[in-house]
Amino acid sequence: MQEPLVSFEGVAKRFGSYTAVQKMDLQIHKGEFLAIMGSSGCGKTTTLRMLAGLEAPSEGVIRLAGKPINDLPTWSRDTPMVWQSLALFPFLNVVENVEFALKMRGVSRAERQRRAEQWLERMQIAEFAGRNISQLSGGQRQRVALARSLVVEPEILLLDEPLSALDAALKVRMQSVLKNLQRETGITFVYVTHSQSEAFSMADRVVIMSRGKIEQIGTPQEIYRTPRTRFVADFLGSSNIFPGQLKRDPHGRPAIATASGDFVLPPDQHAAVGQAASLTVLDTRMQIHLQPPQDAPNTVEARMIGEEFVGATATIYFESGEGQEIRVQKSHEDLTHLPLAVGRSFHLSWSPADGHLVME
Ligand SMILES: Nc1ncnc2c1ncn2[C@@H]1O[C@H](COP(=O)(O)OP(=O)(O)OP(=O)(O)O)[C@@H](O)[C@H]1O
Repeated sequence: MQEPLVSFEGVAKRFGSYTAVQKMDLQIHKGEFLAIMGSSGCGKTTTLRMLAGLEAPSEGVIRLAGKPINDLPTWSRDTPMVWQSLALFPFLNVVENVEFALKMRGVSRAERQRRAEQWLERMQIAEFAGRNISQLSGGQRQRVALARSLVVEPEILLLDEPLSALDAALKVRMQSVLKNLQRETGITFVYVTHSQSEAFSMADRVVIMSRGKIEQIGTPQEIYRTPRTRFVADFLGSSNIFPGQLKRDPHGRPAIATASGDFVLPPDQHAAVGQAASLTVLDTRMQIHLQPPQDAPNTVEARMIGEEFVGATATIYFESGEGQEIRVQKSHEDLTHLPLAVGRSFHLSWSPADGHLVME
């Protein structure tokens, strides 16, 4: 396996007695799009700042292409790294903003112009080259900021919530701009965000942080399908979570006793009987029936309490007799045969193979 481009080895950051980042190990590979995701204050930006050399780790080593960089300022590193910032210079026009970093690096005027033009074209903002920054829309500014970062051809681009100021439609458009750009250039992107849709739609791998700690690292699909901890399952909000205690059912199959009933688990569970754990089931994996289904080992009777529509899918909310909320997501097509009505009782089921166990 190739040596990672970046590695955090037992890296922690404390501000006085407060631990912003707990001892973490993380490897970032050349050419990957890595998203660091978590709620406010979880330590995402501090992690990025340590990588950028803006903050020194209190403990551990950060390596870049194998070399420790803890005390090495950005400008004396061999691997060029750029912090993407939306703060454009208001006194320079678009092309001057893009050329600025090249000028600082002593690149000749002709070469500066050539490279700036190339990036303005690429970001589809060439027509605004002579405009003042104040005459641009949010999306156009974001493109200028990207061109300005990329014109120096960094090996790593660090982005901290770059889309947070944009409206929803523009955000989605910029996500595909960023993703395509990253793929085409092969530049390693380290992207901090609190938004699941941004992280999951663009990143090759996602790091989920909570209270200064890495909860899980994986591809979006891995994290979505097999959250490692209860925190991750809760945070993603796409799974129904049944806390309980592990047991064996009368047939000797691995099962879990929960407030909503006993449920059969996937067969490959080796966790000890008696242990506390939670069963998670993706809301897209649940079935809705009018009558108790035959031969379904996992069923819950629940009353419909509401519904929500997003595009072609609907999320139906239920509550079991024990007060557990259960969500089911289906396409409108799948629901046409069901007489859905708030207050009505249904039977919900899922296959044992669709259950996933997380330890507390
Ligand atoms: N210079 C500092 N001095 C003291 N505490 C700090 C400093 N910088 C960050 N912190 C604290 O460290 C914790 C992590 O901050 P960080 O900025 O990394 O969070 P974040 O996950 O990026 O959050 P947000 O999404 O709100 O930007 C926070 O509780 C913050 O208050």
